Amino acid sequence: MTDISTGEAAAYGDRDPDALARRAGERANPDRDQHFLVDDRVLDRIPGYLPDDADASHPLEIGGGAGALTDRLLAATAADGDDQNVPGRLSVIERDGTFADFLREEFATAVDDGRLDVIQGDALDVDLPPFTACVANLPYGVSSEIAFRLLPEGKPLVLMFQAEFAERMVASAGESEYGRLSVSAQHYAAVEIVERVPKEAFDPQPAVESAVVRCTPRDPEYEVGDEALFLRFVKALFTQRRKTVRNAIRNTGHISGLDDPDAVVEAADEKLLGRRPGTLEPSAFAALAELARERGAPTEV
Ligand SMILES: C[S@@+](CC[C@H](N)C(=O)[O-])C[C@H]1O[C@@H](n2cnc3c(N)ncnc32)[C@H](O)[C@@H]1O
Repeated sequence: MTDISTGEAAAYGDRDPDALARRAGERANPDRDQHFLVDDRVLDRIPGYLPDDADASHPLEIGGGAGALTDRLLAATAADGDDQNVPGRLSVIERDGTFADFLREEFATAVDDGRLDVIQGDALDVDLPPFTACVANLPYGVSSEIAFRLLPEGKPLVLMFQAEFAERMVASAGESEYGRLSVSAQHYAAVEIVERVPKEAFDPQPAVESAVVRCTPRDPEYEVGDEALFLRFVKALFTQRRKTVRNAIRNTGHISGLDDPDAVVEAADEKLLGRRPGTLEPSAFAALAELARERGAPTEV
């Protein structure tokens, strides 16, 4: 039987988001990137967006808030890796001390059982705990920084973003949303929007629509000898997206870190040089970045 006052005995996955927020005793504050999910149907679906073969034995949640998604993740956290009799474990990072304390109280049984670990801190600074996948309704003010902290870890991710950001992540060459974000994210993972979420699903409502993105780690279809140079090169070229690739390479040596951008232009395929950065497939950026590595004498940046 559920104890309505604390929710402590409620089965995981059943907690009412509005009741959680009331028990937490503090209202979500949009100035602190706090927009809590209050639509049960969305909350129930999110853990199921992990890829079928994902190891769900130790998910990480970033920004637990009042725990509506934490509750669903505790319900969904699979038996631990090799030993199917050992329940899985969830780690949550939450910056706000009031909500971090509340999560420990609300889910005290899971904490005592060693199934839940609440880390109070800034997700951009804290050491990440070991995790097998990450599922989170991210704080939008730092969603890009958090995503690019997680993507190189090579784990499946299911993350809520502002819809416009999500569209840029998944865009393909030639589309208007295609840019540095698309190439950089798709360098690490296959990226897809799995659900669009209206403002009404949150309290307080954010200014814009949201979308849930699934990132399934995989190797890219190209090889790069210097990943940092590749990512800098992509960043540099997209600062000049209306120029030809030829001019973009020449104008951005200070960003890509090339001593001799002209040497790259001289060695590159004429057809590529005449195109605009927004039409180049990731593999074409990789081919140019390889030339840059060989001919452009990259300096330390
Ligand atoms: C969009 S809310 C999501 C809350 C809850 N998971 C939900 O879905 O209702 C984002 C949460 O991230 C927390 N947060 C904001 N910035 C953070 C940061 N830099 N590191 C960790 N948590 C942060 C906020 O306090 C808030 O609880």
